[in-house]
Amino acid sequence: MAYLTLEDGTIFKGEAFGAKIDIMGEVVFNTGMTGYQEVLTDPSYCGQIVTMTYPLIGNYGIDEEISESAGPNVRAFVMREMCMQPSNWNCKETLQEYLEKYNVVGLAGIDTRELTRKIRDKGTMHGIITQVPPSVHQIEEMQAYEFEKPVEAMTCKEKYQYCDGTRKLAVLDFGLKRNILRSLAKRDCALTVFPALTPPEEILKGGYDGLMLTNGPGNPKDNPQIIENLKKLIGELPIFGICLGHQLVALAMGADTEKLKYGHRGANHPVKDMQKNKVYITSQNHGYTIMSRSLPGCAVVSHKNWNDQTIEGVKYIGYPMFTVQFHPEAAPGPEDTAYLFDEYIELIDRNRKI
Ligand SMILES: NC(=O)CC[C@H](N)C(=O)O
Repeated sequence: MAYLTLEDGTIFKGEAFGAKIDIMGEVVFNTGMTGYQEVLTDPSYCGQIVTMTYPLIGNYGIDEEISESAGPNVRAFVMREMCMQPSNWNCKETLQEYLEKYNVVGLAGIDTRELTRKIRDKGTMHGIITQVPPSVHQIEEMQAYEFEKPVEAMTCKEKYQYCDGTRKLAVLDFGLKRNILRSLAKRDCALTVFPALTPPEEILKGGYDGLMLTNGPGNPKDNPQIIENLKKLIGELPIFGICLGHQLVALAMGADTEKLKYGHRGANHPVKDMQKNKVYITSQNHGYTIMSRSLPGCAVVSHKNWNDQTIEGVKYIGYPMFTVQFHPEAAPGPEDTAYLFDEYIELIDRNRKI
């Protein structure tokens, strides 16, 4: 038995598996029906207690080869039912074995519908998972919980070469999902991945054809140095930003961001491409968004969330640069918007000819 206690005092009782330790984090929910392994290993979930709304998790097991990073990054994984006997030709181990191996807390047997409704009504809340009911001191600590510098925790420690190709790209790693690298590698790119705080001069002297800005965890405004660095890189080479990359570009361009009530996390979020006048189903994982009135005059909203009309993509007129809030690299989720990687390659090639 283990307990999930929310900031508002609600207590859920469930079955502990994986690491049997006490942990706290921000409680969020993900509506994907599959893709739990990609969710577990997405670095943008660093410091969060992730609840899956789909009722059965673990049914096709784990194969580390398809992970989005070196291991799980969630603080804890919460679900209705955890499958003990996965069935899949590719299954190398069970979800339980995987979480035990990486010392991550699992909690099953939770009424995830009730938990999700609570978060939807009250907004994202902090929570604590304890093996016995939490003490007053633990609850107070949880209320003040803050995961500091998550980008620094998730970025690579040193620069590395990922693959070879004819277009030379620099990737600024804010806590990247590997499918961003795979998506560019497939399109004939040589990728050099840089730590998040790399001085802009080092990137500029490398003679790259483009700069990819990745996803990453936490509040975008907690990265003042990166925002300053981006100001020196914007306009110098073609930029494509995804999720945190999209938010940081907006901040560097003078716009503002705010926290959404309960975020967008799942593999089934409708987004409208305003130019194509077409709605795509996208993969998403974000808690923050760009405030539309704060955008500079050169910014055009290229994509909108078709559930709540929030900004999902921006093009900057006069700059070789566009960014999206959702995940065109999918993993997990539909590949409807992979065309954005093709558009980025076209932008790079056009820029190379000039
Ligand atoms: N996946 C991401 O890059 C998320 C960006 C940011 N951490 C947010 O929650 O909004």
